[in-house]
Amino acid sequence: MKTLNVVAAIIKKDNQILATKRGYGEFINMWEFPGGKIENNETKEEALIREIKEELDCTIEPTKFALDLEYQYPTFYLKMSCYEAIIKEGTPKLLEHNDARWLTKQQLNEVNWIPADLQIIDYLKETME
Ligand SMILES: Nc1nc2c([nH]c(=O)n2[C@H]2C[C@H](O)[C@@H](COP(=O)(O)OP(=O)(O)OP(=O)(O)O)O2)c(=O)[nH]1
Repeated sequence: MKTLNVVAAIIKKDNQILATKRGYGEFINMWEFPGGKIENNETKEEALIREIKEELDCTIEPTKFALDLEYQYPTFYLKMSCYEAIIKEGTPKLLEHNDARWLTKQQLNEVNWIPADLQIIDYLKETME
């Protein structure tokens, strides 16, 4: 079974986090944290900055390591490192997603998360104001 090494950004602004809705593929119309697969010869932070530029056309700064999670999907094993981040330049544009929402702690349950991301939601319920 293949293992995917992925990074995800918990982009924060004014006590809200940015959730994005997948526009294609196996998890279409489920909500996630923007990010993607780490490529050879890049650090996790570099992968995160590159993916957010590709997906949302803005530049982020990772500010804090949040959590590592693992999840067994039917066809692959996911290892995902999650970082809190802020937007340094630009405003998010949906180049690959079909929707986005800024969610408060109280709104975290309002969207249908990709299964593995419930571990991130637990982390946010403990850490968000
Ligand atoms: N980006 C992202 N991927 C997630 C999350 N939760 C989760 O289970 N995944 C899974 C779904 C995907 O199978 C995998 C990430 O792949 P991806 O499709 O985003 O990566 P990518 O942009 O490098 O890939 P590609 O579409 O260019 O093939 O991780 C999440 O919060 N964000």
